[in-house]
Amino acid sequence: MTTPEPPGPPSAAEPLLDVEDLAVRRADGHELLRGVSFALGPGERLGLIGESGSGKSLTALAVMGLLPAGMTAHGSVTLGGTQVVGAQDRKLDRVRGRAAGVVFQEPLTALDPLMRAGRQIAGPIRRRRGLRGKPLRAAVLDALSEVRLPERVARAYPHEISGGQRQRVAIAMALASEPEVLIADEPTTALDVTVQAEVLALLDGLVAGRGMALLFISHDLAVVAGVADRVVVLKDGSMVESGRTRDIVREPRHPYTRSLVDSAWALEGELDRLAP
Ligand SMILES: Nc1ncnc2c1ncn2[C@@H]1O[C@H](COP(=O)(O)OP(=O)(O)OP(=O)(O)O)[C@@H](O)[C@H]1O
Repeated sequence: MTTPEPPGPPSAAEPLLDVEDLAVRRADGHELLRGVSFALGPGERLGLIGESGSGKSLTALAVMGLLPAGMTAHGSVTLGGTQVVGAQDRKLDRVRGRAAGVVFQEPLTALDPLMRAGRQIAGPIRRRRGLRGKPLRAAVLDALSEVRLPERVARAYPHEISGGQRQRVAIAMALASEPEVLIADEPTTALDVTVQAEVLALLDGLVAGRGMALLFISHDLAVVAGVADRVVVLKDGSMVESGRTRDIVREPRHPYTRSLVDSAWALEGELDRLAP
């Protein structure tokens, strides 16, 4: 197996997120993730790709200090200047949201089923910008319009709106804290195929418009290639390859990456064949 070079930021600017030799262990000592290193500078877009169980979600959770109980992170994760590995929750509360926001695969993970969407978006806006009353209500409506949702969604409970609308609400919540880094963990995988492209385009536009850095996690190379400039390929909890998306798609070095590229091309060919 080749030892991949961690893709560093091209500029000398301090990275917003710096992951060095990250490992995640279960309580029994079993290592689920090892040797993961990458850095993300302002406005950069990095894709994390690998099949189910390769450790993508654990990487995202370790970055946010949100690993399930019993799991521990090792190595170093610096997010917004704070060392996340080993930090107390109280300290991380100040970093989460502001330094990095997360959009998960399943929007219901982020949403409270018993609270109207508007109130859920209002929470982080109030905390971040100190707004109250009328200005807060206006900011919530702005946030809804930014994710292309009608005003009436503010009064809806999560179960009263569609999966795509719920994910838009979750995106609005993540953006409400004005994070420098957005972590999107399979943000469109759970959605109806007809809305996947719409939500992806929305996310892409919002990240570009706000100049945010993006850590985009997906099992789908074609999707990652559309949004990320660099990729890290994970397999069985290890990094097998990393580099510029263009280079990796054109000339994959690791056999596993090659198989991902081949199957993406095969699907493309299949679609071409079926096209009228
Ligand atoms: N809460 C947990 N308890 C025990 N093992 C876990 C837990 N969460 C994940 N794992 C294990 O850690 C490994 C990496 O899982 P992870 O969820 O990060 O993979 P993934 O690449 O995100 O996959 P998927 O695309 O299916 O979400 C897998 O072997 C998984 O079984």
